[in-house]
Order: sequence, then structure tokens, then C-alpha cells
Amino acid sequence: MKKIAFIGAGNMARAIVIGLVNSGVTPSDIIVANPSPEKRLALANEFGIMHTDDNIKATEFADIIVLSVKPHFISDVCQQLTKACDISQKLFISVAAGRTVAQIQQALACNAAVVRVMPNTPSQLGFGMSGLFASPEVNDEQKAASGKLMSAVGKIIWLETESKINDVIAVAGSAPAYFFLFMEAMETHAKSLGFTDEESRMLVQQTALGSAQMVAHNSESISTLRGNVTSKGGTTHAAIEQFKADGIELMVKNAMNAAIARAEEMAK
Ligand SMILES: NC(=O)C1=CN([C@@H]2O[C@H](COP(=O)(O)OP(=O)(O)OC[C@H]3O[C@@H](n4cnc5c(N)ncnc54)[C@H](O)[C@@H]3O)[C@@H](O)[C@H]2O)C=CC1
Ligand SMILES: O=C(O)[C@@H]1CCC=N1
Repeated sequence: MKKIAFIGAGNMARAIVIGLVNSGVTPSDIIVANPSPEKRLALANEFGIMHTDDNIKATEFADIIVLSVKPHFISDVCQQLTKACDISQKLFISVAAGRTVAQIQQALACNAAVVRVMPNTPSQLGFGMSGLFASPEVNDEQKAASGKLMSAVGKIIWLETESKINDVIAVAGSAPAYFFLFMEAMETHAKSLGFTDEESRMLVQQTALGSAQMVAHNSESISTLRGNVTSKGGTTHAAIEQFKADGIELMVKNAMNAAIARAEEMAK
């Protein structure tokens, strides 16, 4: 594996670093740069990776630079990196939502090889789902390296067009939060039904885990799995009909489209 620098040591960088180290990448081949010490020191102490407060040093150390700062910092960070040694041969991987290849290359002041990745936080457990788009400047070796890097933390799909990144945001990048919201709502009502905090958490957690495992381990459609739980005229039927009457399909579609619209707006 090549040397990898993370610029920004927040949630997403942490998720990918944990996944990489757990998948066997040598910790001393990873460096994380962050101006404030807390998050980078926590990562360095927990996983034995290198750390610095200097983005340029991290960039000079690595072959692959993972841009993992908030979208509104991407341009400033890239402009700063142009002061590092020759960056033209490095591979830049951006996980930022709403920042295009063209914007990144403009800030880097060169037609650098850029792979846009839209990962999600389950990457920290090796259960990530990422969509990847490679700019035309990315060569076969760099494409393979970025695919290998993200495959270390979950499943990947390659995208033919950059705009599909926004669709991946809606279906996977933002989506863990949708499931958490649903689980939170169930947990809250379980408590109001009189279960203890611990019982509520376990009831919801184990049911979500079991359901996801059933989807992963069955070839039947998700719709069939739902049907198998739903006895005609029974309790599940009553619940599902209530969800439908309250407009769950439209709610989900509108929420996903809102994520896409926001990503498009952020790219302007
Ligand atoms: N959190 C998520 O579930 C996902 C996030 N993303 C993308 O990942 C990127 C990072 O998001 P999070 O990790 O959630 O944010 P975060 O706020 O947790 O982490 C960003 C980190 O960057 C650091 N930082 C700020 N300015 C910096 C600079 N000039 N140089 C170096 N580091 C700097 C901050 O101190 C912070 O630790 C965003 O662009 C977001 O769109 C993509 C997919 C999923
Ligand atoms: O909320 C966001 O903008 C980022 C991108 C996908 C997940 N978190």
C-alpha cells in the first residue's frame, strides 16, 4: 500500500483510518493532519499512525492525499497544498460532498489526478459503502489504488459520471443518518411504552441488525422479506398500512431528493 495522508481528522477520516488499520494497512504508512490536536492525537494514540498540524508536511510524506475537511475548507486547503513539493504526481482523493473535480483542480492550480469518493461512516467497521468517480487524469494504477483503499473499509462502486456522486450521497453517504433517525424514533416510543433505556436500545438495535443481516444473507427481494413478516390482517399489516397512510414512500423520496438538491447547491 502506498503512503496515505488525511487532511482533516474528523468523523470521516477517523472512520476510514480505523477501517484501514483494521484491514492490515501499516499504521506508519498513514499520516493525519489537523490544526487542532485533540482528534489527530486521539487517532495517533489509538492506532499508532503519524500525525502533524502541518498539511504541507503530510502532503509531502504521502502518495495519496485524502481531502477530508468540510466542503467549505476544501479550496483553501488545496490552495495551501500548492506550496508543497511537486504535487502533480500525487493522487488526491476527496470525500467532500458538493465539491467538484474542476473546483479541486482549480484550487490545486494543476490538472491533478482526483478521485471523488462518497463514503459513509460504517466504513469504521468495514461495512462502508462508497461511490467513486475518477477524473480523466487518474491513471490505471491510481484508480486501482483508490479502489483498494476504499475496498479496505467496505464495498465500492465506480461511477461513470461525476453527478452520480450526488445520487450516492442520497442513497448511501447520508443514509446511515436516516436509519439512525428511524431507530431513534422507535427507541423513543419503546421507552414511552415502559421499556428501560437499556431494553429499548437492545430491542431496536438487535432488530435492526437482524433485519440488515437478513437482507445481506437472502437472495429474496427486500419486498419479499417484508411480506414474510406481514401476516394478512395481522399486527405488521396494521403497522405497514399506517406507515403507508402517513406517506412513508413520498417522505423517503423527498428526503433523498433534498440531499441531492443540497449537494448540487453546495457545488455552485
Ligand atoms: N460524516 C459523514 O458521514 C460523511 C462526511 N463526508 C465528507 O467528509 C468531509 C469531512 O466531514 P466530517 O469528517 O464529518 O467533518 P468533521 O468536522 O468531523 O472533520 C473535519 C476535520 O477537518 C479539520 N480541519 C478544519 N480545517 C482544516 C484545515 N485547514 N486543515 C486540516 N484540517 C482541518 C477539523 O478540525 C476537523 O477535525 C466533508 O467534506 C463531508 O462532506 C462524506 C461522506 C460521509
Ligand atoms: O451531511 C453531509 O453533508 C455529509 C455528506 C454525506 C454525509 N455527511
